[in-house]
Amino acid sequence: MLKILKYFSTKNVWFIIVSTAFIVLQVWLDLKLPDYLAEITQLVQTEGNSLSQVWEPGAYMMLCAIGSLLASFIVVYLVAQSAASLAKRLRSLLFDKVESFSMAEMNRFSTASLITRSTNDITQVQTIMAMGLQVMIKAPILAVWAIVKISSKSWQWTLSSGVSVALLLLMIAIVIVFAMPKFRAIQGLTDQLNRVTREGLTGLRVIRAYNAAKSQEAKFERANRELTGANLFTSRLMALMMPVMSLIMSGLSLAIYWIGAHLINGAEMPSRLGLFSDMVIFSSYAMQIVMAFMMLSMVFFMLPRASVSAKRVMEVLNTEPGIKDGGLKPSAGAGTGEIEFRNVSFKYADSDEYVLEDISFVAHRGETVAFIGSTGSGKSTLLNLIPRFYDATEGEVLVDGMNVKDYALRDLHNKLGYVPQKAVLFTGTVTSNVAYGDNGRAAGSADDVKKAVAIAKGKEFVEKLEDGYEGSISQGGTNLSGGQKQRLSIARAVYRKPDIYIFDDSFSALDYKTDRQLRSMLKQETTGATNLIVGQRIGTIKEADLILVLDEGRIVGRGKHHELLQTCEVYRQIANSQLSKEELEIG
Ligand SMILES: Nc1ncnc2c1ncn2[C@@H]1O[C@H](COP(=O)(O)OP(=O)(O)OP(=O)(O)O)[C@@H](O)[C@H]1O
Repeated sequence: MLKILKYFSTKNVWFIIVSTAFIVLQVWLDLKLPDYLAEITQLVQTEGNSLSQVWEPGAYMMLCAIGSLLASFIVVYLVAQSAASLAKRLRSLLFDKVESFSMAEMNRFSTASLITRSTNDITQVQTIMAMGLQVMIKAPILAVWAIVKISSKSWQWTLSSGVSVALLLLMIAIVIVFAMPKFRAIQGLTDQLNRVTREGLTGLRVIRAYNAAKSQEAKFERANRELTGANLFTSRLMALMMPVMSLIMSGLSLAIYWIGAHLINGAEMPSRLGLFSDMVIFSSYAMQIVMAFMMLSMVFFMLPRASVSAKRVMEVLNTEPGIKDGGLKPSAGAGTGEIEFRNVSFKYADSDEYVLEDISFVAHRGETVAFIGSTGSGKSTLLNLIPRFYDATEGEVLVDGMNVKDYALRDLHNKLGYVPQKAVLFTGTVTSNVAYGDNGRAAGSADDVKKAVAIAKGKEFVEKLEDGYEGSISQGGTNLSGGQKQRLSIARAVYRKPDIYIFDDSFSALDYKTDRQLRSMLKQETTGATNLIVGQRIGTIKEADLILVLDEGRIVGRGKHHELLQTCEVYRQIANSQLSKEELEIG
């Protein structure tokens, strides 16, 4: 928890220092009040005094109260400001960190948990800072100062206050012991609830079509019930604390007056008045001390949850991304668009089995290299190694003669136009989705966007949209068809004018005719660029300069279409299942 304090900015540290000064002032003013109260008690109890004499200490009391109020306002303002800035900073840092994560870290934390950590967990930290910080500074100062003030009075009174404080501390300890594990569970259960909610919302159509609403509801109910249970437990603990605290406070009041009554009863007449005013002062101070500890116990109650949250935030911030930026720029004069895999093998971090084994091939500048193979044969994984979504476990992936691990990631990505298997669109317009990101060159014009959309065969449908190229795209592109999304996703890559295109099964959402037209258009417009294409359809890949047939992570055939028909059994089987006899004979 304390480690998170290092994320306070210098300005906020100054705010906290100034707040501490105002807290000291506030405590001094609060502790001055009982002195005036004692003076007034003496004045009222002593015969012959007039009411006008009470005005002066009364006015001072008023001033102290107003001063304390003002100091309190300033402290609350400064501390709230600091807590909000800390939360803002943590959110930015967390966002940047998550952006730098490779797929391995994303899989490790899970999207749902990263969302909870960036929102709920940071709010917990902010709340404890806003409420807890001033109490944690104020309570010890108030307690120590008040104890010093009353320590010279009767030992019986001091003992009764000591016992109350000890009881409060015991209660705090019990709360921490019982509540801490629950708080840890609550954050985990919030992750779980987020996950189920996300799944329920994103999979709505499938859930409805499969009449799975009931089972999905049951999953949600379970997650909701578990979270509610854990929350109820901690709330009940909190509810129990309040009456116990009141009991301790009232008990202390009673003890002070009871002890006071005995002391006054046993004292000589002249010292009785002094004892009475001492009792009034002591009672006020004792209440201040108990109040200080009560405030502390409230903070201690919130602390375990905030501490769990802080740990979860720090865990993300302290995670080093598995993919390190190589930092090197590609050397001038190096080829543009050559890709080589040298004996590459790969396995996912959470698995012992290799998904790719001993993959070697070269895609020369301007060539089209295609990958085909059964589902799960490792085609997407192979392409993912080029932009370094994952790093090869063994062997080397080279782009323009340089290992991808050595590249400054920015320079590597500037060379690539990546089109994923499932089109990803962002909330915005057609233009903002096509002219997306930065490719290290000057931003293109509106005409470039139009040209890219035309190459990707999207012109017709985009121009039919109400606002054309400024037509809005909703989150995830849900207002477009699968094929339309895929065309915009391809247009985004074309707009970048990359040296290397990576199409991860990007044409399967298109009908055969569009698929063919799009590829021939791409070929014309992107001469000189290297194309890597994963395809399910023979028609998509048969014109490639080199086709690699993958089976269970290994290359089992390589060559051109007509060669593979002769030499590769796996390829022949795929072709047999897709092409007519005539097409096969023509090759
Ligand atoms: N993040 C991951 N963690 C662990 N294993 C994974 C992960 N992603 C994929 N795999 C496994 O790696 C293997 C290859 O997957 P990959 O997605 O590369 O296949 P593919 O040939 O592209 O399949 P498809 O044609 O169905 O897209 C599969 O067995 C899959 O279960």
